[in-house]
Amino acid sequence: MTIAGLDSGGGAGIHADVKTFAAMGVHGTTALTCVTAQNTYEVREAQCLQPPLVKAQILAVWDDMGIDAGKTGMLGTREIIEEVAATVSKLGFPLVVDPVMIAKSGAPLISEDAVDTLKRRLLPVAKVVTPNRHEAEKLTGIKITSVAEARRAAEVIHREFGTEVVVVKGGHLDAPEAVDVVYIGGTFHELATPRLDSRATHGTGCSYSAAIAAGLAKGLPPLEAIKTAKRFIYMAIRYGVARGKGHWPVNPMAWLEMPAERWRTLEELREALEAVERQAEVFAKAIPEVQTNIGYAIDPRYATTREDVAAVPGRIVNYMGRAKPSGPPAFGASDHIARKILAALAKDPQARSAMNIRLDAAYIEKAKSLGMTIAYVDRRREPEDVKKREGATMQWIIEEAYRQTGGKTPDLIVDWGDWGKEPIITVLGKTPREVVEKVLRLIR
Ligand SMILES: Cc1ncc(COP(=O)(O)O)c(N)n1
Repeated sequence: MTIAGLDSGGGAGIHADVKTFAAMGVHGTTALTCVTAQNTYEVREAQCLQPPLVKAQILAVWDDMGIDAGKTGMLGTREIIEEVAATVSKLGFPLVVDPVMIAKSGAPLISEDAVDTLKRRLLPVAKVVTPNRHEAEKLTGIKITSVAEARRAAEVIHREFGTEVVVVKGGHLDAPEAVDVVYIGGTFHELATPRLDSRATHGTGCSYSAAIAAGLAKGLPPLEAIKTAKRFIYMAIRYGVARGKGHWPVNPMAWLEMPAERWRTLEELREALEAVERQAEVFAKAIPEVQTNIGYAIDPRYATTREDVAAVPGRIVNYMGRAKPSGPPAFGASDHIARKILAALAKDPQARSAMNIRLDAAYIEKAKSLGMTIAYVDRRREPEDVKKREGATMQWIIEEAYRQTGGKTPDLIVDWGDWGKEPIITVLGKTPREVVEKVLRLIR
């Protein structure tokens, strides 16, 4: 059960919690505390329910189906906190407290006088508490700028307020990794993920604490529930919902969707490579000195880095007159193709696949006769500052091509090369199957 507020923007609060419960495979129930008129950049209004109504929601669920675990989010008022603390301590289910105090957009979500009630009444009945850096500072008075200070704060929260497990989250610390400090049974654990430079952070704390509660509901030991929740929230931020003018919502469904999406992407690319191997002698003719690769990006709503583009590690080589992929496709396997596809996706979300082949005048003539759209890029016109920037050339080539076509995805980009840069044709398409078919039509 989530005991939390409603965010009309659907990014945080009970929306985030119920989505998280669903994604984690547990049945979610809710006790609403407050309604906020909110979006990704501001809280316009907030109104909280009377404490007896909050209690009644908890009991209605308890009496019927029981509550395996709970979490709290926005509690709004001192009176609601007191009611929730009393009810939870009577019922005795494991509770995760996300001590939300202010929204990402800066609005207070709890009255000033309520922080003390949260410390004295709610934290003692909580099994897990998940403060971020600012909340941990507010709870302890300790200034947190390092993992060592986060540890100290975690221990102080346990000692002073009696919460069994304390997770001081590292997302707000300035470090290359987001390190969460977990204090449990007198020992510390550090859970790290790479820091994400993401705009999709609205609802992070809500989803994280809901994921821990889901793990507890399934009977996982707290540390295991927290470890899973950490991976869960990493995915939810990484593949966030690109909506709104402010902090975009996290995407709890990523946990379910991404493994399937990535698998589908690899599978489609694998099938296209099989088509290449069936015509291995024909394709061999189109392999340039730098060899060939073909890439395919995951759903463009989620594709942001080269890790989101699958390609052939070691490329497709000409082996005794036959085109041969060096191995099965993998994510992050190509720099060049990935950069080109990501740049193309920024112009056209349909342009998810690309393949590079040898530049042959005959291919260009064939493409013209087939009525394909062709863009011609002259690398000698590449600006000096682009040349200097690591990896910027691929993006420049793509942007130059789209400039010529007026935003339409070209079937072919002809890159005339430069001193020491082999001329190359890049074939673009929606899927690797389509790209492979286009290439076949050019060379056969
Ligand atoms: C109803 C409600 N609950 C919680 C949050 C905190 O989420 P965030 O810190 O991401 O804004 C919020 N903004 N609104």
